[in-house]
Amino acid sequence: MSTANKSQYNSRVTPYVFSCWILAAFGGLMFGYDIGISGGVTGMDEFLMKFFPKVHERKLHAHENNYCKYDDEMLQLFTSSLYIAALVASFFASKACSLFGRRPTILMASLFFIAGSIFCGAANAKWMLIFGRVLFGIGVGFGNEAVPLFLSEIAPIHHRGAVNILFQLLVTVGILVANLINYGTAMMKHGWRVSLGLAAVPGFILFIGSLVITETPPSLLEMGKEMEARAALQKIRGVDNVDAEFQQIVTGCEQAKQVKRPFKKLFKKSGFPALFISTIIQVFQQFTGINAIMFYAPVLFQTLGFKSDASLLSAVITGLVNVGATFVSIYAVDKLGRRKLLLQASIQMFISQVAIGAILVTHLKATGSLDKVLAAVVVVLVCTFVMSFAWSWGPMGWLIPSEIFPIETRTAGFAFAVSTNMIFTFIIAQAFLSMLCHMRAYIFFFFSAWILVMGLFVVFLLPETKGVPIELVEERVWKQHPVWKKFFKDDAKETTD
Ligand SMILES: OC[C@H]1O[C@](O)(CO)[C@@H](O)[C@@H]1O
Repeated sequence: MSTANKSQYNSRVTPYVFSCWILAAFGGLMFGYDIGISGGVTGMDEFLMKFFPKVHERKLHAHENNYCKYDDEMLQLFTSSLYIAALVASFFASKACSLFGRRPTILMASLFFIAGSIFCGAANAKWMLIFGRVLFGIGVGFGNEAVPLFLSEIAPIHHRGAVNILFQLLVTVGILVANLINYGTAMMKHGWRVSLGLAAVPGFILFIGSLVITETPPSLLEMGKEMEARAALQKIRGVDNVDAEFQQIVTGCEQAKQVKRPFKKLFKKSGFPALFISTIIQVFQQFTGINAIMFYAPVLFQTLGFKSDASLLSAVITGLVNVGATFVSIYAVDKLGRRKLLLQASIQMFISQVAIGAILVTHLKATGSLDKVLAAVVVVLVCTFVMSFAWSWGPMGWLIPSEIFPIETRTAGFAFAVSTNMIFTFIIAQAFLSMLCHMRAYIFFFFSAWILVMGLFVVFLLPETKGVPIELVEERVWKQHPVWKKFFKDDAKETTD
């Protein structure tokens, strides 16, 4: 079936499949909500006074050392404990995805998430707060593993990029909603409880979703349920004749069944290209510096001398830009391809970061403020940065790893992508406030140097996967690439275990 192309695959987007996409993508909203909520909450006085009185004290008296007022390890742990938990959980989630399927894994994610929001919203002690964040984290680990795989596996081939990006779209919506909620609760008594507790809402929607959505055909085949797999494919494609596509998936799964230890296979020579690309793309996604802005936008804008309210508002503006630009990606990814978007964005991100760094280094006053016009220019530059991230490295970080592994190593390989995202999100979350304190505005030059490296990576090492059926990626992508084809030379000699 090496000649499979899109015309061989019958498919219509049925209302049922559309609802499956949207419901599953709520896993992204849960993740985004968490990312967005902690920055605002950590700026709220009542929250700081209750759990981090020393930081509150410093915040009240900060002037000169503005860059350092939020530099506190426990406060950073509040944000970053979630990512450590998610990192560990993603490997369990990979097992759960293979053994029980994508759907039950999504269900588990929602339950952890609801439990986490109860603990955080009701927290009376620091341990409850951190424990709640850990539960959230387990939910995120399960959701981030299962949802992108789910989306890629039920998407019609010629819309795969767009469908997969629904996950990242809802991540961005989650961040925005969280920012808006923080904006509303900032002045409220117990506002922080409302902000943290409301996370239960997307968790609950995902819970309902996981009862409604179908299991994916590859996952059903992986569990040996051939009849159900065909029926599921017919249901999601909305046509009876799904023979060509079904045969393709069956062939992929038969090969997979011969592989008893996917993690071992992943570390063989021929497993390296996909493992490398999906890991590095997540490292790079985080080294764009996006989360320095996403987590700490209100804190960052306050540091630049905006008042509390204005800072939250600026964070809402960047949140809106983030959502809007992700739509651009949905529209363009299956037309322009992955590489073009990543390259264009690397250039735009580089210019934005260098310009922000230059303005801050040369014009930030000793009091930690900027004059009005320059402050507005910085907000605009932050927006051009966020915008280009949102149509490139943001969604591609999930899309590319979900489509470059063969089925036998897909869940295991994807777990590496998820956990890498978590480790590096953690590193940035944990380190950013200290880095900001020590490197000051030079931090923007640090990130822009990374962006330069990323551009070169795309030019030389990243293959295009637009329009290639997942089952044919090895033949059509890896074995044709000038660098990566060398890893498939001794293919025949490799055993299948
Ligand atoms: O939209 C920005 C968000 O997207 C992610 O990179 C996930 O893909 C997050 O780490 C970040 O906060």
